[in-house]
Amino acid sequence: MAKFLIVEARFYEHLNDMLLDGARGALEAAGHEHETLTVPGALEIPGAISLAIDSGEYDGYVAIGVVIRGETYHFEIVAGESARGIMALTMDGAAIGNGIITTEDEEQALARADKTRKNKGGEAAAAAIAMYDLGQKFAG
Ligand SMILES: Nc1c(NC[C@H](O)[C@H](O)[C@H](O)CO)[nH]c(=O)[nH]c1=O
Ligand SMILES: CC(=O)[C@@H](O)COP(=O)(O)O
Repeated sequence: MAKFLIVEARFYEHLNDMLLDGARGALEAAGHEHETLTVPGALEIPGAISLAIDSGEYDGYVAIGVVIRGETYHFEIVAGESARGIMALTMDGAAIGNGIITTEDEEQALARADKTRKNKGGEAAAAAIAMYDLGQKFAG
Protein backbone atom coordinates (compact mmCIF):
# COMPACT_ATOMS: atom_id res chain seq x y z
CA MET A 1 0.00 0.00 0.00
CA ALA A 2 1.33 3.48 -0.87
CA LYS A 3 0.31 6.96 0.31
CA PHE A 4 -0.76 9.51 -2.27
CA LEU A 5 -1.37 13.23 -1.93
CA ILE A 6 -4.10 14.74 -4.07
CA VAL A 7 -3.39 18.44 -4.64
CA GLU A 8 -6.53 20.16 -5.83
CA ALA A 9 -6.95 23.68 -7.17
CA ARG A 10 -10.46 24.50 -5.93
CA PHE A 11 -11.50 27.00 -8.60
CA TYR A 12 -14.80 25.36 -9.55
CA GLU A 13 -16.37 23.61 -6.53
CA HIS A 14 -18.79 21.27 -8.33
CA LEU A 15 -16.29 20.19 -10.98
CA ASN A 16 -13.58 19.58 -8.40
CA ASP A 17 -15.91 17.41 -6.34
CA MET A 18 -16.49 15.22 -9.42
CA LEU A 19 -12.78 14.98 -10.24
CA LEU A 20 -11.92 14.16 -6.61
CA ASP A 21 -14.58 11.43 -6.57
CA GLY A 22 -12.94 9.78 -9.57
CA ALA A 23 -9.40 10.15 -8.25
CA ARG A 24 -10.21 8.87 -4.75
CA GLY A 25 -12.16 5.95 -6.17
CA ALA A 26 -9.22 4.87 -8.33
CA LEU A 27 -6.73 5.13 -5.45
CA GLU A 28 -8.99 3.19 -3.07
CA ALA A 29 -9.74 0.51 -5.70
CA ALA A 30 -5.96 -0.02 -5.97
CA GLY A 31 -5.65 -0.28 -2.17
CA HIS A 32 -3.73 2.94 -1.60
CA GLU A 33 -4.09 5.60 1.10
CA HIS A 34 -4.68 9.23 0.15
CA GLU A 35 -4.91 12.73 1.59
CA THR A 36 -6.10 15.93 -0.09
CA LEU A 37 -4.51 19.36 -0.03
CA THR A 38 -6.34 22.39 -1.44
CA VAL A 39 -4.64 25.36 -3.13
CA PRO A 40 -6.21 28.49 -4.70
CA GLY A 41 -5.56 27.71 -8.38
CA ALA A 42 -3.78 25.48 -10.87
CA LEU A 43 -0.71 27.71 -10.88
CA GLU A 44 -0.13 26.84 -7.21
CA ILE A 45 -0.27 23.07 -7.73
CA PRO A 46 3.35 22.50 -8.83
CA GLY A 47 4.71 24.52 -5.91
CA ALA A 48 2.50 22.66 -3.44
CA ILE A 49 3.62 19.29 -4.81
CA SER A 50 7.26 20.43 -4.62
CA LEU A 51 6.83 21.29 -0.94
CA ALA A 52 5.11 17.96 -0.29
CA ILE A 53 7.95 16.09 -2.04
CA ASP A 54 10.42 17.80 0.30
CA SER A 55 8.41 16.55 3.28
CA GLY A 56 9.06 12.93 2.24
CA GLU A 57 5.59 11.96 3.50
CA TYR A 58 4.06 10.71 0.22
CA ASP A 59 4.78 8.11 -2.45
CA GLY A 60 2.90 9.80 -5.25
CA TYR A 61 0.76 12.78 -6.21
CA VAL A 62 -2.41 13.52 -8.15
CA ALA A 63 -2.95 17.04 -9.46
CA ILE A 64 -6.63 17.98 -9.75
CA GLY A 65 -7.96 21.22 -11.26
CA VAL A 66 -10.13 22.88 -13.86
CA VAL A 67 -9.00 25.64 -16.21
CA ILE A 68 -11.75 27.04 -18.42
CA ARG A 69 -10.89 29.57 -21.12
CA GLY A 70 -11.92 33.18 -20.41
CA GLU A 71 -11.41 36.37 -22.39
CA THR A 72 -7.64 36.77 -22.11
CA TYR A 73 -4.33 35.07 -22.63
CA HIS A 74 -4.39 34.01 -18.97
CA PHE A 75 -5.86 30.63 -19.95
CA GLU A 76 -2.65 29.76 -21.82
CA ILE A 77 -0.54 30.81 -18.84
CA VAL A 78 -2.54 28.86 -16.25
CA ALA A 79 -2.96 25.77 -18.41
CA GLY A 80 0.55 25.75 -19.82
CA GLU A 81 2.54 26.72 -16.77
CA SER A 82 0.76 24.34 -14.39
CA ALA A 83 1.46 21.51 -16.84
CA ARG A 84 5.07 22.61 -17.31
CA GLY A 85 5.66 22.73 -13.55
CA ILE A 86 4.19 19.26 -13.06
CA MET A 87 6.24 17.86 -15.96
CA ALA A 88 9.42 19.31 -14.43
CA LEU A 89 8.71 17.54 -11.14
CA THR A 90 7.92 14.30 -13.00
CA MET A 91 11.23 14.53 -14.85
CA ASP A 92 12.92 14.84 -11.44
CA GLY A 93 11.44 11.46 -10.52
CA ALA A 94 8.18 12.31 -8.77
CA ALA A 95 5.20 10.01 -9.40
CA ILE A 96 2.53 12.47 -10.50
CA GLY A 97 -0.70 12.15 -12.47
CA ASN A 98 -1.98 15.34 -14.05
CA GLY A 99 -5.75 15.71 -13.68
CA ILE A 100 -5.92 19.42 -14.42
CA ILE A 101 -8.53 19.63 -17.16
CA THR A 102 -8.20 22.55 -19.57
CA THR A 103 -11.33 23.22 -21.58
CA GLU A 104 -13.08 25.76 -23.77
CA ASP A 105 -16.30 25.74 -21.74
CA GLU A 106 -18.10 24.17 -18.76
CA GLU A 107 -19.83 21.53 -20.87
CA GLN A 108 -16.47 20.09 -21.90
CA ALA A 109 -15.32 20.25 -18.28
CA LEU A 110 -18.41 18.40 -17.00
CA ALA A 111 -17.85 15.55 -19.47
CA ARG A 112 -14.24 15.17 -18.31
CA ALA A 113 -14.90 15.55 -14.58
CA ASP A 114 -17.73 12.98 -14.49
CA LYS A 115 -16.34 9.60 -13.47
CA THR A 116 -19.11 7.85 -15.43
CA ARG A 117 -18.04 9.67 -18.60
CA LYS A 118 -14.37 10.60 -19.27
CA ASN A 119 -13.25 10.29 -15.63
CA LYS A 120 -10.13 12.44 -15.90
CA GLY A 121 -9.73 12.37 -12.12
CA GLY A 122 -9.58 8.59 -12.08
CA GLU A 123 -7.29 8.64 -15.12
CA ALA A 124 -4.84 10.95 -13.35
CA ALA A 125 -4.83 8.76 -10.24
CA ALA A 126 -4.16 5.69 -12.40
CA ALA A 127 -1.23 7.50 -14.03
CA ALA A 128 0.21 8.42 -10.63
CA ILE A 129 -0.08 4.79 -9.51
CA ALA A 130 1.59 3.60 -12.73
CA MET A 131 4.50 6.01 -12.23
CA TYR A 132 4.83 4.92 -8.60
CA ASP A 133 4.92 1.28 -9.67
CA LEU A 134 7.54 2.11 -12.32
CA GLY A 135 9.68 3.82 -9.72
CA GLN A 136 9.46 0.76 -7.50
CA LYS A 137 10.49 -1.46 -10.41
CA PHE A 138 13.58 0.61 -11.23
CA ALA A 139 14.49 1.02 -7.56
CA GLY A 140 14.94 -2.76 -7.52
N1 LIG B 1 -8.55 31.05 -14.23
C1 LIG B 1 -8.24 29.93 -13.49
C2 LIG B 1 -7.27 29.96 -12.50
N2 LIG B 1 -6.62 31.14 -12.23
C3 LIG B 1 -5.89 31.35 -10.98
C4 LIG B 1 -4.45 30.88 -11.05
O1 LIG B 1 -4.37 29.47 -11.08
C5 LIG B 1 -3.69 31.36 -9.81
O2 LIG B 1 -4.31 30.85 -8.65
C6 LIG B 1 -3.65 32.86 -9.73
O3 LIG B 1 -3.11 33.38 -10.94
C7 LIG B 1 -2.82 33.36 -8.54
O4 LIG B 1 -1.50 32.89 -8.65
N3 LIG B 1 -6.95 28.85 -11.81
C8 LIG B 1 -7.60 27.65 -12.07
O5 LIG B 1 -7.30 26.63 -11.42
N4 LIG B 1 -8.55 27.60 -13.04
C9 LIG B 1 -8.90 28.70 -13.77
O6 LIG B 1 -9.80 28.61 -14.66
C1 LIG C 1 -8.31 30.46 -17.30
C2 LIG C 1 -8.42 31.81 -16.75
O1 LIG C 1 -7.47 32.40 -16.31
C3 LIG C 1 -9.71 32.46 -16.87
O2 LIG C 1 -10.63 31.93 -15.93
C4 LIG C 1 -9.57 33.94 -16.61
O3 LIG C 1 -10.57 34.55 -17.32
P1 LIG C 1 -10.24 35.89 -18.14
O4 LIG C 1 -9.22 35.51 -19.19
O5 LIG C 1 -11.57 36.28 -18.75
O6 LIG C 1 -9.70 36.88 -17.14
